[in-house]
Amino acid sequence: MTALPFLLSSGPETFMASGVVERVRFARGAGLPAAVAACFAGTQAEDPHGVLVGAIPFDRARTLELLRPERVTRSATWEAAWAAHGGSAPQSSDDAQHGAFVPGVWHVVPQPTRAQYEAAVARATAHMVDDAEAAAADPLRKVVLSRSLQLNSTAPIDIRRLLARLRLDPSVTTFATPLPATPDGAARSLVGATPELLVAKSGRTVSSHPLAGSTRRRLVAADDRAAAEALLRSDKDQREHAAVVEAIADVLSPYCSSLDFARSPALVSTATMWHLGTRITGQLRDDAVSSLELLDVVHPTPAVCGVPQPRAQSLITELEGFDRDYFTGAVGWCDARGDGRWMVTIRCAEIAGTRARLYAGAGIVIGSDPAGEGAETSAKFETMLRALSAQEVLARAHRPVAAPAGEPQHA
Ligand SMILES: C=C(O[C@H]1C=CC=C(C(=O)O)[C@@H]1O)C(=O)O
Repeated sequence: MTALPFLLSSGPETFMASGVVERVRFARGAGLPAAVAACFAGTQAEDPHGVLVGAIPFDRARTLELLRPERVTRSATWEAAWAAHGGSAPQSSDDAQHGAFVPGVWHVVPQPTRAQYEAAVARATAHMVDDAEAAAADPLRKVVLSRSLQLNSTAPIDIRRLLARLRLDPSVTTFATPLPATPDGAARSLVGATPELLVAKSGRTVSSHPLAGSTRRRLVAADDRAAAEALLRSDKDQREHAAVVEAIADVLSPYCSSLDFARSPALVSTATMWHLGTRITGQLRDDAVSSLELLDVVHPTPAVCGVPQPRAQSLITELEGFDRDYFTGAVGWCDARGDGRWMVTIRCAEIAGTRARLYAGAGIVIGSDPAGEGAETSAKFETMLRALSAQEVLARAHRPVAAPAGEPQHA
């Protein structure tokens, strides 16, 4: 196996696809179900031609571009998956054999700087307070603001080793997918370890497991538990979370004869973060509905955009100042039966040669503290930074080495 395969790996299953038969494009919206049906016409879910895989960008205005792979496998183990595609499975123990992950140093450019990010959070909350005070008809209730770190290494990034490290956390889904090449023609991949299920469909059952409301894990067990309990009691985080569950339930209910979810969220943990999460499960009225159609209607949820969506979207464009591209989109697969699984593309990086672009965001509501949201995004960066052996990037606070002129460098 030479090219990087498509990979979606969680505890029970490693879904892998390799080779490209063709690239398939769909415009979002009303015409999508018919286009998907036409694309799968005459194929069987069991044969690789009956499967599409890939990632979709955050921006709803962009077309969906997916791959029809040559070979698709669903394996019970990591090792079996790689073997089925003619390769050996990368292991974290490879580190002992091959030495340092990146020989040399990382060079980092934050975009925006953490200080600029915190100023944007303050502006977003000011908009919400203004709306509330003016009793606006459709007030801005939530917006998710993110920031990015552009890392450059002195050697090419070994994506196989990166994947082996990311999957050490059993609570996440490790993923990798090829992306369209960069403008200068370099091969590009999206690699990450996401904890969030956007939507899955299996037969008549649809499910989603949104996360919103977060705090970083603590080293000392008692502190960690206290942080989790404080998150569960936090009014700000509960509001942040409720907006997401409400929106997903609203969108899925017309498709469902029944839809179940708990009225209050549960704690969900990864190696680096605590989150509030709610599992939503429904029975579809029509089991022929495609997971791509469900993805199209549900994305972007307020876990990545906001409420009301159009206002949140334009505030994101105004305040973030960079293109999210595939960050806060989705990665997954769909077969000829419509079954499929789509995860939210967070805790991820776009990798091209020696470059890694990392992203992290946080939900902002009235009561959000800019410094707290800045710290939350720093904590979220840690998943990828640790796997890249680049943790020191966060420790280089205020070192003006690689920051834009005049800006303190504070990751
Ligand atoms: C946008 C991100 O997180 C979203 C998903 C989970 C929790 C979130 C939060 O607590 O703000 C965000 O809505 C990210 O991790 O980069």
